[in-house]
Amino acid sequence: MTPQVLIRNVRLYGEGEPVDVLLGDEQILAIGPGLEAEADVEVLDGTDRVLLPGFVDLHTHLREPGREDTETIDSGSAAAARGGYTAVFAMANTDPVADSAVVTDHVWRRGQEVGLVDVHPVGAVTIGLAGKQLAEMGTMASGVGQVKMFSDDGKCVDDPLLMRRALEYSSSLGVLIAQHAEEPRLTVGAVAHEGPTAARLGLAGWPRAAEESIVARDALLARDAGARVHICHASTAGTVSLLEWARAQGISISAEVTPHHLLLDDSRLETYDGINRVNPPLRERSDVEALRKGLASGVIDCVATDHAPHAEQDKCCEFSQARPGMLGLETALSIVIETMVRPGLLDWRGVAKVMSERPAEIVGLDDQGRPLEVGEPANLVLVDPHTEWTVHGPDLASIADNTPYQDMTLPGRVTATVLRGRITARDGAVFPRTDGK
Ligand SMILES: NC(=O)N[C@@H](CC(=O)O)C(=O)O
Ligand SMILES: [Zn+2]
Ligand SMILES: [Zn+2]
Repeated sequence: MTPQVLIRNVRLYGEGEPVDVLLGDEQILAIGPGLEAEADVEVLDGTDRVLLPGFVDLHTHLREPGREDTETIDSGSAAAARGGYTAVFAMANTDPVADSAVVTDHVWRRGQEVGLVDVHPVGAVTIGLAGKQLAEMGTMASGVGQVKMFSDDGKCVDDPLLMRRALEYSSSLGVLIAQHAEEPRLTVGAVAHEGPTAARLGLAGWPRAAEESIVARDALLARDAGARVHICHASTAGTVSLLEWARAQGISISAEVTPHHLLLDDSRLETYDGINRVNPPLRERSDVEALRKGLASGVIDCVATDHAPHAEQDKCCEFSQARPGMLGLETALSIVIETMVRPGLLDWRGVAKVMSERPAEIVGLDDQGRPLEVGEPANLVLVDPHTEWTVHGPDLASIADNTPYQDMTLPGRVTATVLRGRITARDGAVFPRTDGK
């Protein structure tokens, strides 16, 4: 039996008077002042801390199977727990690709063995991410891994007919299609945002239209199929406008933004450091501002990390040769505080919404992103909003070190993460399952 956990003197959503929160039987057992607990209870001091529902990441790359030299389900789960996550969705662009239940079931089972976070497998939309033939979505959805989201992320499902069919199937299966919106004919050789900076630096440009044309197209396909579509890593002001337009038409479309697109812009590319290479590319300040506003107003539904570990030899090379992608799980909360909470664009309720409630809703997880109420599942994160920390890549739990925030001092940190009543991370230490289940 998991021992009870008592969180003392904590403010729920950072609001109201501090209370005690007692956890047991995987649930919230009681909320109130001066609670009593069993003798072997684990106590977490919640003084000056904020209690939120555990974070849900709709977009994580864990590299298992295939590139275990950069991340494994084990190491990625540790990064997730330390970042305050209680559920993550592991993208399908592994090797082999997660286009069959053999792979998706493995990812789910391995995540449960580690026990630090629920690792939900994302299934590929097309076989081998090749964009030619639909994968067997139904088999993956009904397997042990119960795949709820499908994506060819890393690649766009660019064939409109195939995308249309995928959307049609997805609505009958009740699953989510997440699109990496990139018209590949517009990004041949592209490594940086197409604009004055790339022109000056002599880097091949990735136009905003490469993303926006697919967002517009998929909104129309979703409309006609009566299906819903989710847009991965929205990166431009135009995407925000298109989302607003599509919503106004009653189209079922949702979207995420990454922490790095909320903070960084293409002025970072001056150094030609491959650490800043990412898909979609870092855009201009005006895009960053539009993404922040879009997230604050709800036009963009949620934050997703696009945590993308890469080996040093694949990052520390010529800019155009560097693999695209950045670590994100352990720094996401701090970047959201820096870009959204500090400027007054979101309060803690808003953080709960964009990092937990909306992502759980979008993908249909009924045990995550729940209200902090008695009887609800004890999937929680305790946040210290007052501290600051300096990011040091090698200290992160990921095997790879490719954080773009190296040496930056960031606000706020996770004190503890709780998954079904069990503490998975506390003050930077993680506690994998030891019960051998
Ligand atoms: N974001 C990235 O730059 N890279 C991702 C793929 C992706 O999300 O498109 C990766 O798998 O490394
Ligand atoms: Zn992508
Ligand atoms: Zn991705």
